[in-house]
Amino acid sequence: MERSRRLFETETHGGRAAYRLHAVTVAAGILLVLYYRATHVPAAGEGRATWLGMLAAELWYAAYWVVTQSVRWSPVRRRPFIDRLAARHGERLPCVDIFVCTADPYSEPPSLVVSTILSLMAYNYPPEKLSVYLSDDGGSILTLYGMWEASLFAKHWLPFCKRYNIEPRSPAAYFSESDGHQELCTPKEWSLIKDMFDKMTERIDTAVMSGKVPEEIKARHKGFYEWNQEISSKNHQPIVQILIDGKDQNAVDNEGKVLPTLVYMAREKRPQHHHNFKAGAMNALIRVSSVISNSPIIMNVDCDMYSNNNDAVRDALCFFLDEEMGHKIGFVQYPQNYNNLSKNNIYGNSLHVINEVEMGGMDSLGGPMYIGTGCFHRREILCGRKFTEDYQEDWNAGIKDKLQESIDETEEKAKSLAACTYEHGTQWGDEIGVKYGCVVEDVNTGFAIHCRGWESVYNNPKKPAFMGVGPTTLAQTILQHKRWSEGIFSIFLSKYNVFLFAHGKTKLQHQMGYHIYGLWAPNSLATLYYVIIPSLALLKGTSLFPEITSPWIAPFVYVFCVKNMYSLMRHYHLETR
Ligand SMILES: O=c1ccn([C@@H]2O[C@H](COP(=O)(O)OP(=O)(O)O[C@H]3O[C@H](CO)[C@@H](O)[C@H](O)[C@H]3O)[C@@H](O)[C@H]2O)c(=O)[nH]1
Ligand SMILES: [Mn+2]
Repeated sequence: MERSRRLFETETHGGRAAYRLHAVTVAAGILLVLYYRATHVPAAGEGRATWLGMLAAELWYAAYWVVTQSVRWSPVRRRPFIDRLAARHGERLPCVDIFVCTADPYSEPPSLVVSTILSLMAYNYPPEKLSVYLSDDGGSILTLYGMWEASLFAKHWLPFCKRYNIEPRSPAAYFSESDGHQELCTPKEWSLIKDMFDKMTERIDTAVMSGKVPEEIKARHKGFYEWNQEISSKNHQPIVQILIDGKDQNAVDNEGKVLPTLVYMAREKRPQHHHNFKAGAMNALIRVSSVISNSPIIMNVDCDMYSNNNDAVRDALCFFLDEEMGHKIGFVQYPQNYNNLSKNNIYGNSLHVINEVEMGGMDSLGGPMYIGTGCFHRREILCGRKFTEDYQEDWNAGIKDKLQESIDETEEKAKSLAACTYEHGTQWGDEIGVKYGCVVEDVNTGFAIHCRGWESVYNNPKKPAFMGVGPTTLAQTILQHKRWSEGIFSIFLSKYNVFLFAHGKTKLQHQMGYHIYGLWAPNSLATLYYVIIPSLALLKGTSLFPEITSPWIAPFVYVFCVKNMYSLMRHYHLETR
């Protein structure tokens, strides 16, 4: 009986019939608008070109609206059951490698990275099966210093988290949310750990401010001697430091329990070699981790995204280990949530529409996109494997033989894999690993995975699994949107154009879902035309819309009001959820 119960459930949203009815009437309205536009073209010389421009803009909107319906037609929501996972697998769970990327100790301060790292190390998961890797594209001794401090503080922080089952497990987030959990433990114990954390943060911030690590600390770890006068962030040898070796019997916390493996990596950077940004870092991490832990599951987050739910790893495994569907699932994506936005954020940076509407819709069509953070992949699919029905994952992979080799040997091997020239003449960045040459490398990579036959799953639990730092100012918002629109539009124009490349490989509706974003950038042309031209025409005394007394005004008003009212209602519903 127990075996036949699924590890996750797929629910459809309520109110689908109402939505579809509304969509059908809007479609009718759009058709009437187009019909009016096409049958009332003015004579040549009386503003025909302007009129046809309006027709073109409206045709574009109509097509774009149809594209957006793909994800709105039958969205789903997934619900994993970790109790069933526990009943069936106990602690016999696969090893998981966690990749964190950071790029600059000044814009992404090491003290922030440290809290993220600690939150990930503190997952409710067998620590001997967890390995956390930090890629530092800033190649900074300050970030290594932060990591070294984290490896020491973890010995106190992890037992504290587990003993009192606290949440969130990012110490920065935890201490800023709670001003004394005396009901959990004695005030003395609480203050002690808080004090320890504050002092560590202060030491790290002081080091960052002064730009160097104190000599007496340098003497305590060999890793610091990798840095000398000549090293800069753009020109340095590969650095790999295993700060906590999970295979080492002595790597235990202050209660004697095993600690997760913790690794610092700064891949080699040379001015004459292109580094391919985050995608390059991810690929180096895939290789470096393969000689250290080689876990079959890889999770990745940006350094500003801490874990907010200590069961997120187990939740994700409910999908991969599900007996009916699991073998088809290539990756499990969580939404990108931010903890620094207020309710009054006027730029829509909370990504409500993407997170709550569109990703769930993509999930019903073949799976959400890979958005670069908060995602769990099978290692094999990141390395290019095609989906086949008979593929059997080796869930025991990754547990390395304890006596195999020394830490130094492993580090040397790992360094050679993080060298600039390693990828020359290989398929890395193309068929293997995260794709290069695109600003939104993640979307392109996820798309290739879908084309290789895999599905993905979107898990959006009520309690967010990850919390990051979102843009708050207009300048930051514009920069991010420009990057996303430009990046995705460039995929549209490239040989990976979703309609062409995925033709026959994925469902048409799924391809349409991708185009919601692929067409963001050209949408602006129709919008500019539509907001500027009719106003200019009014100055000249001609109206580009029907008279208010004409029956033809009805479809225009209907489409405008109903579509926007529906969006407002959805928004209100989400805000008050
Ligand atoms: O050369 C680089 C550049 C960036 N990063 C890291 O990549 C992450 C994302 O970069 P960021 O500048 O913060 O971009 P965002 O716009 O915040 O990123 C969003 O959009 C990106 C492109 O789609 C995704 O990769 C990210 O995961 C997603 O959070 C950060 O952790 C960086 O440290 C590197 O490791 N190396
Ligand atoms: Mn970011």
